[in-house]
Amino acid sequence: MRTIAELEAIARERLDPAHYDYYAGGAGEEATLRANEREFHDRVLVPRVLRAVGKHELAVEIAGSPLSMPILVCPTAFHRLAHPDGELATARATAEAGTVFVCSMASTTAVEDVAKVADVLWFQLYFQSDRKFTEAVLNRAENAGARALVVTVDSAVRGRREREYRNAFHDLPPGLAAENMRDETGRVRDIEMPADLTWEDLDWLREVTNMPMFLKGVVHPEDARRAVAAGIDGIFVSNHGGRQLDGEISSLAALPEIASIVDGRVPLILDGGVRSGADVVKALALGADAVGVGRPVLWGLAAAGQEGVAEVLERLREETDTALALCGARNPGELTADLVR
Ligand SMILES: Cc1cc2nc3c(=O)[nH]c(=O)nc-3n(C[C@H](O)[C@H](O)[C@H](O)COP(=O)(O)O)c2cc1C
Ligand SMILES: O=C(O)C(=O)c1ccccc1
Repeated sequence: MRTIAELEAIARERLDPAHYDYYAGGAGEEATLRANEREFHDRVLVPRVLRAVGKHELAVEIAGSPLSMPILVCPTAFHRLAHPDGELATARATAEAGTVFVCSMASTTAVEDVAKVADVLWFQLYFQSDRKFTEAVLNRAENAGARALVVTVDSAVRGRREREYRNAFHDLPPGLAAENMRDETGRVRDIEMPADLTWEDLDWLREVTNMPMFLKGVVHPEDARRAVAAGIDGIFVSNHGGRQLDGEISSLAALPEIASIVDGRVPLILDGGVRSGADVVKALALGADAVGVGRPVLWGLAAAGQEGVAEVLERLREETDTALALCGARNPGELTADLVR
């Protein structure tokens, strides 16, 4: 089984350089992008021994969705840039791994088609100022079988991605489109960043959908507190993979305070910089209920389609299984903050 770094190297060779940069890049000088991974390396595990971990297990349940391991696939845009099978390949591999696929609003495959091959499907939303359109997209996702809604709240405006400017990457190649953005006439709308989104709009969203609702992109503890008070069902502690606000706190550094303020009332998902099973265990020990992975999945997809995504997810599963047991835990719930320095 190839390492994630090996798959990234293959992906880099195969991808159009502008598309590689789109996937790999972050905002500004990419300080936050780097900090996400560095934060994991700067923390070390201090394992416990003699704990009879022979029968340990990885499965968790988040907002009613079963995950075979505490790892899910984050929403990322435009999978057909990576591989002709695009989101279908990713969703199939994720279903095979028994975990959640979060379909991006900006997927290059319609959510209805993704749902046909997915197992546990969640849907990510960029709130659009045209509420009728927003409601129609949510209905499409829910009717297709999506089991949770993930509202991205860290993108009031688009981050400044210098690599995209340098490469003049503005459009999808001919034949590819953001298929969830088609309106009733079949025209594909541009995706608006939700600059004017407020807590009141979230109340409206909760009225028009029955799906449990997550906020994605919370790093301030007061926002986490407010989300719980507002009845939100879960939080992605995330800085959008360093693609939005450069200079922002790394997601792992933001996690402990949020975990302390939320105090188990809603599930926390950490994403940004997770590259190994030890990373997964560190995030869980510091308060996450599960982690999300973005770029590693894109590298697997670009390198080898469905098989490549399967390799990434199986590697993370095996590494997490090993790290959990070597920390003396029998399940994710037994990982505690004292295991990390
Ligand atoms: C190429 C790319 C596209 C992304 N597209 C979306 C998106 O459409 N919606 C969203 O909420 N987050 C999007 N994200 C952010 C991811 O969901 C996630 O927060 C991030 O990738 C996690 O960091 P990692 O790549 O270090 O694992 C995207 C990230 C990447 C790398
Ligand atoms: O590139 C991204 O990170 C992203 O979130 C996005 C947003 C809108 C359209 C495509 C991608």
